[in-house]
Amino acid sequence: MTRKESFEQLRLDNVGRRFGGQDALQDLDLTIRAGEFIALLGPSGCGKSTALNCLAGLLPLTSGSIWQDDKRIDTLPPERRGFGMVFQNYALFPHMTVRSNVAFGLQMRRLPKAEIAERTAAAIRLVQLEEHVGKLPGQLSGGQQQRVAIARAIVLEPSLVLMDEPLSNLDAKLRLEMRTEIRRIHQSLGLTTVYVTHDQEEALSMADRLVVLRSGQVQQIGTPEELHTRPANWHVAGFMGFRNLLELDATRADGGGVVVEGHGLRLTGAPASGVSAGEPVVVGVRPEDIVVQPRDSGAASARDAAGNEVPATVEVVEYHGREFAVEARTRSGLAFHVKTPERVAPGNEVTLVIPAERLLVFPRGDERPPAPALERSEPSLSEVGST
Ligand SMILES: Nc1ncnc2c1ncn2[C@@H]1O[C@H](COP(=O)(O)OP(=O)(O)OP(=O)(O)O)[C@@H](O)[C@H]1O
Repeated sequence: MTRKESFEQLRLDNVGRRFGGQDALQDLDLTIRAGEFIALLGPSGCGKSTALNCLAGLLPLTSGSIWQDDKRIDTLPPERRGFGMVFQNYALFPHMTVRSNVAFGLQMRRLPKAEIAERTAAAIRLVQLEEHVGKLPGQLSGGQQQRVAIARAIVLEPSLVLMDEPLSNLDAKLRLEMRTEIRRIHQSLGLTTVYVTHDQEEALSMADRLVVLRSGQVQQIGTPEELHTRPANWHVAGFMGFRNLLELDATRADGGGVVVEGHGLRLTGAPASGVSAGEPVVVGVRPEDIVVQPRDSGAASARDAAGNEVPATVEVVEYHGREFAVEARTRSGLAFHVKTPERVAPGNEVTLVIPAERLLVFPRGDERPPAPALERSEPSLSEVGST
């Protein structure tokens, strides 16, 4: 099986979609090169499926255009775009065998019987379902059903494969397996794939480039490495594993770095664009970038001189195999999430060391990150009384 070499690039030009007065997707500019694996990533309701459905032709655009090389395609109905689609609910025909489900699209095209048989067998081989060709979907596991859905899409040799959260109905282990599987099929057939997910790990591990959306607007487009190391704003950082997002004030900002203060802390961060002294900022730190040191252990001399030291008390410790997920709280009440190989216990007094170059500072903007945990999260009396 080979992919039909039917375009060099697909261009979304200022694509937008409104529902009533609400923008579900705004000004999406994206050029997809043949052979690329693109992930559309973002929280629920950010416009991922809307973007995919616009591309598929299931939703008309309210602004912009879509181009396949020099041909405008957003005016074409879905069936004339030649794209394959795989959705989370598979939508297999329950009364038809695996083989018939996969062959269905080819039969609709009235291809010669021998060609249908050959292409169907090749697609089933590719998704490794040869042993199950005679079974009905109800006799298959979730992962096997998802493979049938993939085979059914790729048997038509689509120029572009669109996938909308295809793994969300599967259990964690199967999801991991299918990630590898989808990436393998993408590579071996030289497919061009657009893949919608809200799972950053899935997106980072599968895609060549990611498009991060929020409230219908593109936040950043880049390779997994670019997004991981240089998130464009704190919303993207939050999605890329910067679980500690603290609202502080910048008191110094220049080429040498940024100093931020608040909640009894004074921290130094990497130089940041768009940040000025005197402005509210959001500071992002990954749990795995924080080093935990027992207080007064004598380890101070070994400390990184550029490290920010934050005294805190360990509150929660979860064992995660090789490391511990720790929640530690400062005297001013800020909670830090930390991942560490250090064995600590609730009640331990520790120093959290945050390397300055791992502390990213972003302009706060109009919105605020989720409030820092200043109090323990027990309900107040008034909340208890009102339930
Ligand atoms: N048919 C519709 N009519 C009205 N509003 C819609 C319609 N479809 C989507 N929306 C709205 O558009 C916005 C984007 O929805 P969309 O389904 O694209 O989000 P999503 O990122 O795919 O979310 P999820 O991950 O939950 O599927 C949401 O606010 C949603 O409520």
